[in-house]
Amino acid sequence: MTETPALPALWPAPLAEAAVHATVTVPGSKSVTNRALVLASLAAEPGWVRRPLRSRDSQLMADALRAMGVGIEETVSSASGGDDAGGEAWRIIPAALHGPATVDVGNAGTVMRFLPPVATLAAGDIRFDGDPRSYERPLGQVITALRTLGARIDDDGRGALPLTVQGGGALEGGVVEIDATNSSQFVSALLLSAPRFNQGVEVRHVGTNLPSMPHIRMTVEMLRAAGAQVDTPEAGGEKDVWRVTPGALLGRDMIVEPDLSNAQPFLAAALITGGTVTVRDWPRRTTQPGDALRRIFTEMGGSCELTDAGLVFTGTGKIHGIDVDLGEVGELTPGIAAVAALADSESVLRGVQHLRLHETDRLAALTREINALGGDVTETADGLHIRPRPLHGGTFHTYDDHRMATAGAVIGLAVDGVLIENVATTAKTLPDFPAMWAELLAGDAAVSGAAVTGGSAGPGAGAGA
Ligand SMILES: O=C(O)C1=C[C@@H](OP(=O)(O)O)[C@@H](O)[C@H](O)C1
Ligand SMILES: C=C(OP(=O)(O)O)C(=O)O
Repeated sequence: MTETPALPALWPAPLAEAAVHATVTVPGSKSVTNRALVLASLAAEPGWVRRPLRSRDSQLMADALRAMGVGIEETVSSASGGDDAGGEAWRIIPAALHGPATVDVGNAGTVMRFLPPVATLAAGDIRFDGDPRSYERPLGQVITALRTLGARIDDDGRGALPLTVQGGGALEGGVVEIDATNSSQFVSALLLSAPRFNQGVEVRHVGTNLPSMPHIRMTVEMLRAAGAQVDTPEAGGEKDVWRVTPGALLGRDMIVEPDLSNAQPFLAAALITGGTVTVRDWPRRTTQPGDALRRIFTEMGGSCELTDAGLVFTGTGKIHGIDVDLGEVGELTPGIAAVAALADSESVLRGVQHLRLHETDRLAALTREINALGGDVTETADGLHIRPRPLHGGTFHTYDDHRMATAGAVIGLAVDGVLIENVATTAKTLPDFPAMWAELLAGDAAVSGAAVTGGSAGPGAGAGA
């Protein structure tokens, strides 16, 4: 990470005076990095996580795994295996997991959901605590499921943090029903640790709705890349049922893809200003939900081409409204809402009722903040109805939500005088955002997050030897 100068409490979002033209290097994916760290920590041998995201969420994940005994050495490596994989690399050295330990989850969904199952494999007590918002984000389905699978957990009965997993050094595992309507992370959490459960796991989702399917596919593909056997509905299995067979995980060499959801504001800048932004190393095949931006932002008025240089995205400055179900790609909603507020027609964003349980209630926050700038947004039962209006400057509150901050910056491209309150909250997944955004607007041809990226990657992470 570069040294970031102190950021003002109210950060003036730069107005775009001209069309932006830039090539952007986006740091690694949060979702891939945090899965890779868990899988490598549970492996039977050391492995590598290359080009990891270095941000608050990934640092919390690494620190938590270290607290349970895992060795994580942060190194800068030379290229390995002839695929230009040099750069920052974390060497993961698995160990017998143990307590007592305390895990700070911050407000990271991946840490608060993925690690309690890991903690059941530790010998000793692992206490989980986090930011005030972590006490409100749902976890009850994971707690109950782990108890069904044999775990002992002390909590206050609210189905949320804080809690203590009384790790027994092993977990029986088996069949469990879970309602993952509120978060796909409940399913991913149980699957990721399951190769280490005595009986593996069969997870049966029994709810009406299951959001963020690409993130479950990411979990499955990364498990398989680490040597696990996983049966899925897509592979001819029963609907909403996943099965993981017990077995050793391999120490792999995983290359983290750029975070396509964090590429969103930069693509939006091209769309809004009628410029061209190339996002380097856009994977040709990926499970990241951000890949859907190629389709969504094209429908909203841009055009794109996947080239050897990356994704080349061009806007005309004309933005169209959209009627779209974002249930599979919920984390893109704040950025799409920001663009929709500047469009030439109305938008309806559907299928994202679970966003009320994210970093903040994103449906309420987007409605309040866009309307405070003169917009006309209403909440629906499952999303937002956005009627574009001429907007004016003012304070855009972020509620400790990184994607609220980047959404406000996107609006600020076209609206003079937008002040983002606590832009530093972008450190959750993109600590370099304010500097990258300033570079983009200063007309720099090459905009880069501090993390080194480049080279090819597979379904989320490339797996080598
Ligand atoms: O598994 C993951 O890495 C994620 C899953 C999604 O969570 P939900 O299913 O709770 O939306 C997504 O929104 C979040 O940013 C990351
Ligand atoms: C919902 C998000 O994060 P989390 O991993 O904390 O759930 C997000 O990044 O948009």
